[in-house]
Amino acid sequence: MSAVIGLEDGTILKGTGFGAEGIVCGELVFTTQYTGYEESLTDPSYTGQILMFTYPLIGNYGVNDETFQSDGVKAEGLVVREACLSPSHHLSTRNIYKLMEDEGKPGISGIDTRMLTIGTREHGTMRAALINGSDDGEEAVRLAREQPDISSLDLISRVTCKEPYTIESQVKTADKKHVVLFDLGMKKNISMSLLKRGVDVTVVPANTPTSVIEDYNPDLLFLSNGPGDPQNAQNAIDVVKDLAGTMPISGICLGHQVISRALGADTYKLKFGHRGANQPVKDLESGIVHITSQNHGFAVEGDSFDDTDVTVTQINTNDNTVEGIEHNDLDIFSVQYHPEAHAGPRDTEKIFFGKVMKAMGGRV
Ligand SMILES: NC(=O)CC[C@H](N)C(=O)O
Repeated sequence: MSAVIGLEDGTILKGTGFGAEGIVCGELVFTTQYTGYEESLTDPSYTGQILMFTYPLIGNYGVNDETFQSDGVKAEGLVVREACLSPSHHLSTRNIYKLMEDEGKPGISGIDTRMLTIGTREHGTMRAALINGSDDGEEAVRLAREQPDISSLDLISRVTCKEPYTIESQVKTADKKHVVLFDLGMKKNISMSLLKRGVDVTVVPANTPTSVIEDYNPDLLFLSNGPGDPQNAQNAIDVVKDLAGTMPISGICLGHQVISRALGADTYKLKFGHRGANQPVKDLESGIVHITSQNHGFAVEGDSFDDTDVTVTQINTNDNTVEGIEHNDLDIFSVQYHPEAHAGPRDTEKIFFGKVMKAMGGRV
């Protein structure tokens, strides 16, 4: 089937469509990881974005439903150079085409992803439209230009849970801890990382007020990853302001941006973001560089912590952007990268979640 992608700068690329027929719009973002297909496509942080893999051959192994990070594909669409149609994988009968078809999301292959990535790096992230079932490039450009900027979209309410729910850990521990997890568009492996350490987890919707969280009386408040501009997570920002100093608080990615804003920092949009499985993060105290999994388009303004009680503890060695912060007096710390991985390296998993356990007085 013919398909086309059009960008706001007028770029038009024609290719072969797969997955569902139809039109999707979103920011076109690229990831440099070359595995973790379904983990990325089901990551709710990709809501409002069309995902492009820079690696030229995608889908070499089949889709494993057990590694989904949410209940389905959340990226609006998929752009690849070449998709493998006959993956070799004993766990799966689905290839990447079938996944997109089952999930009702369109994809396009046969695209010069290198050219599109270079264009994105030079111009910055652009709005795009992907049409599967037509090669009308002018229409795709028109639709790309027509859509609002991602910062004006309320994406969190599309992916947060509707009602709170509690998952009890099956791991037996003498002194069970309880975390309230703000679901701003949570990747499943964040809750899994707590559950496997013997922690019970209550997941709450993004609009949950402070008083409800206080009633749970948790050992720690955790803020998840999620889509869009952190400025739009105003309720979570207010809750962190209210509860700072009353209980330990931690978070990942959007959660880190929310905590930073609550502690007085600004956030801004990166030119093209960090998305991949080999982003280098330096711990400023130890000097050690860890390789991390990342997916974000916004970042915390490091200078805005000057004259606050917050220290920037980790930076990205590619561009010196903020990767981790810690409050000097209170049990509040967060990271921009994904220590829970899925996809990507687990180098920081034990360090980060060990610190979360320690903050609760639990077994590390
Ligand atoms: N993975 C995330 O939580 C992403 C956070 C935010 N939406 C950003 O793009 O920066």
